[in-house]
Amino acid sequence: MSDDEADPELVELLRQSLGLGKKTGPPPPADTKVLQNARFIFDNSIDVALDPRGTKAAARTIWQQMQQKNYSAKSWSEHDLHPKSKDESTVDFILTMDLLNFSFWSAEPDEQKRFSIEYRGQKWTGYWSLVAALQRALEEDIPITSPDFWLDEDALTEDVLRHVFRSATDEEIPLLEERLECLREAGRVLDEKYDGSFINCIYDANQSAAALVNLLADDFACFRDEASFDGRRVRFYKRAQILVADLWACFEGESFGEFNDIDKITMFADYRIPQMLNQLGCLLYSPPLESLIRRLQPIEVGSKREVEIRGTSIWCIELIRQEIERLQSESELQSANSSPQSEAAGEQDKEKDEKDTAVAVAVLHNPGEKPHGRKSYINAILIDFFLYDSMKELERDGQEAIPHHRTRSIWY
Ligand SMILES: Nc1nc2c(c(CN[C@H]3C=C[C@H](O)[C@@H]3O)cn2[C@@H]2O[C@H](COP(=O)(O)O)[C@@H](O)[C@H]2O)c(=O)[nH]1
Repeated sequence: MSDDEADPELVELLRQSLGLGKKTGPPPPADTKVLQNARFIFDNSIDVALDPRGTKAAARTIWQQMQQKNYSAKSWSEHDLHPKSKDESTVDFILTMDLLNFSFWSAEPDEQKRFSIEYRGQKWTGYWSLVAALQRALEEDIPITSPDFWLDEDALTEDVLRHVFRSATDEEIPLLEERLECLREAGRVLDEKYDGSFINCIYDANQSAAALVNLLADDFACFRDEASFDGRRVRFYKRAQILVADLWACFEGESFGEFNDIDKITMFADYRIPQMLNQLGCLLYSPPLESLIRRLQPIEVGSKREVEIRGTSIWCIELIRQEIERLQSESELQSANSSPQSEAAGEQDKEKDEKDTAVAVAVLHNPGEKPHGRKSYINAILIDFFLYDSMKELERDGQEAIPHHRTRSIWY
């Protein structure tokens, strides 16, 4: 090396110290790690397994029924109790709802004595009791969706919250104190970091669903839904994910519900979907675990069996989603090839078929893209919502084949 040439190692050290040559540009896409953790749990589960044939068959049934019902993000707003206005008040409502969206099940054997909310002349239970209680409070001019109210210990006392959730029976809503603490904590974090408004969290996530989930889990302890499994930390983030999903569905992918990576949201690991997946013949419990569930025995939060139920359910919905993706592409390819034009395929028609095929293949490889002109756009969120609503119909008609598992926790 001649004298006037600089030593390359020295140059590299200098460049690194000056931060030169570092790849700038957009940050790497956010990821919640929930799906890969679910795969890890599924691969290492002992008491919970999946039946491949049952899962494949269920995927076809679910796909057909979702098409028949024209199931889409619009279905969210068609529920009587869900808020209808597409504005900030609905964003606040959804945040409040998903801060408290957990553990409604009652251990009371007599159905008539179980906690329920009377609203609009009906008795609501489960998730709908939460939505009814919030709607009723707003109609009574209690600002239950306002973070300032959550912070004000003189205005929002435990007794005021007890009044908001007053039951039509003698049984109180489960975990009332924990619900109050969720609101208090959210009020504090929003006040300290987001100028008192959840809208600023949505802006900070910059239209990334995964980034918003991670922001919620990082900044709000009551959304940090994680567990330890086989020596590893695993994430579920159920209420953080369903909050993003509720925004996306309510606003139909626009405005406060616009996310460019919504397909990174997984199924929400609650206590209803595992029950439905078992009823559909997808999710299998070991005999000891099934016996615990059928005898309504408590399954401890964070226990190996509880984590296996939650993780395997998430993975099962992913397999169902992949199978539905395959069925959709197959059906699009068939219709593209058997369309009337294809019989009299002239040059221009051949181009159209090639374009249709290209679209179908492209969607297959880019499921995250919003497929142009696809008849029914399906992702894990819509499959999950559909299964939850289907399970509630079965429960209403007394057709539950197995009880849901009993875990008392603020996570779901
Ligand atoms: N995975 C999943 N879990 C869901 C829901 C919903 C309601 N979502 C609405 C929004 C769109 C849909 O169309 C639904 O109409 C509540 N839950 C959870 O279930 C439990 C309540 O059960 P039960 O006590 O029986 O009501 C509790 O952990 C609650 O957090 C869902 O969709 N998916």
